[in-house]
Amino acid sequence: AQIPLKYGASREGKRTDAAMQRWRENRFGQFIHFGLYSLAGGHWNGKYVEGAAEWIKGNARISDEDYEALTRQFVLPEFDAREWARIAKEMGVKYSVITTKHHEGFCLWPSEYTDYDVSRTPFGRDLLKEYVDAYTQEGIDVYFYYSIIDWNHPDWRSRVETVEDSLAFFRYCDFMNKQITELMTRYPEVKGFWFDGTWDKSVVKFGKITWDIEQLMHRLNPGIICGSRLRVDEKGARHFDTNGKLMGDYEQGWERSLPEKAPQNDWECVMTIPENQWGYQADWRGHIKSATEIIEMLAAATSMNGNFVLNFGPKGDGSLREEEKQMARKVGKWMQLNGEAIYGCVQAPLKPQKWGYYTRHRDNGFVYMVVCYQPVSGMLKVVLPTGSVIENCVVLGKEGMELKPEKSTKNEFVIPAPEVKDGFPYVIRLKLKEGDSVGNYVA
Ligand SMILES: C[C@@H]1N[C@@H](c2cn(-c3ccccc3)nn2)[C@H](O)[C@@H]1O
Repeated sequence: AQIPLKYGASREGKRTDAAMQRWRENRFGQFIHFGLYSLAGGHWNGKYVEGAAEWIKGNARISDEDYEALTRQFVLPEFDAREWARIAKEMGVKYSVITTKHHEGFCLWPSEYTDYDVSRTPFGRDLLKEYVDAYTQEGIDVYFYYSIIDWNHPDWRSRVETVEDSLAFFRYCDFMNKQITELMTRYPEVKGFWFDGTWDKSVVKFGKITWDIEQLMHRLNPGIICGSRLRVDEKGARHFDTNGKLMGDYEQGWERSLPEKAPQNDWECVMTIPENQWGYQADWRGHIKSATEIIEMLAAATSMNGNFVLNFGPKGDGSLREEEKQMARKVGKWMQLNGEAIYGCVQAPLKPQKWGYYTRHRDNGFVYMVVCYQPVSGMLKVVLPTGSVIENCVVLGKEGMELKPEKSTKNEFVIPAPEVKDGFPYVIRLKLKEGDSVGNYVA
């Protein structure tokens, strides 16, 4: 039974406005984690530090003053936002999310409400403005990551137990509201916010502060897009309110993981190239995902109506690391040829098969087969709605080479698999005879 909530979901069901539709059609995004932690590069006193590099302050037990000294090393001789934007464009992303302020509390813009920001560094420039302008120029939408946790701010509290704690915590909330207002007014191009660090007891205890932030953002820009990770209701429920309703515009809980099957709501997965490094770690260890693995995840996400955001952690001198430039080149090459199976695509209501992922373009009527797992049999099985006919079947990038599907049983077809030479997935585009019920066929 539904209980009355004052600070639960402020809206129900999927958004149908143009701004959200654009978010959906973008499908492929980039995350940028950049801050003082980038200067440390996951090392301290010449030693490798275990754990996520953007958490090095805690992982290496660095004192406030030793950490703050990093501001004097924030020179960024190699920083060029236009180079970052060019590489993002080359990779084929349609949106980018940047850490305006991570848990460390250091701000990439000259904030009026703190001096723990770029203005206190030798670099001194408004990095955020240069990023927004460069990405906007490349036609890439910009989103702001903002951490509620703030290890630097004297009034941040991870828990509120005393009266003093609550006075401080509400001063901090006032600071946050001022910074969010500042971000939305100084950089009106921003399309949405990516909040993080909302798991602590202080936020869970005072869920209303997250309702207030949502209300503030909608007053300043009604089309603003914000995921579910911001929100806590008055009972402490996160992402989904106590009545099970999604709070926010999409499920924002898919961090370094993909759902098994398509969630009902809009959703987004954010992914690292190593196992768990967001900020720059000079020495990547463990499994480093290949471009092929990233493309598989992107196709999987699209096939389940979700967005996929790949993280880059620029180096402390402001340049991008070689591995990430390589990744952008390889993924971008694939997107050049196969992007029509991703951009503007949604789940195809067909029975999933073992060779990979189906996607369907929202209005060009094509069904795409993103083949990631090449069958030893050399045969790709396709099960279509009864009575369907495959009118045309080509490999993207080899449109001239038509494949001949063979009917196997009543509505099953087998398509001879083309040879895989380059170690990347390939895409088969199916044109089904007009009027087939693929549109609403339930697998
Ligand atoms: C998007 C990613 N979210 C941040 C994060 C994740 N976590 C975390 C905290 C507790 C359990 C699991 C993950 N803490 N910080 C990471 O630092 C990065 O910014």
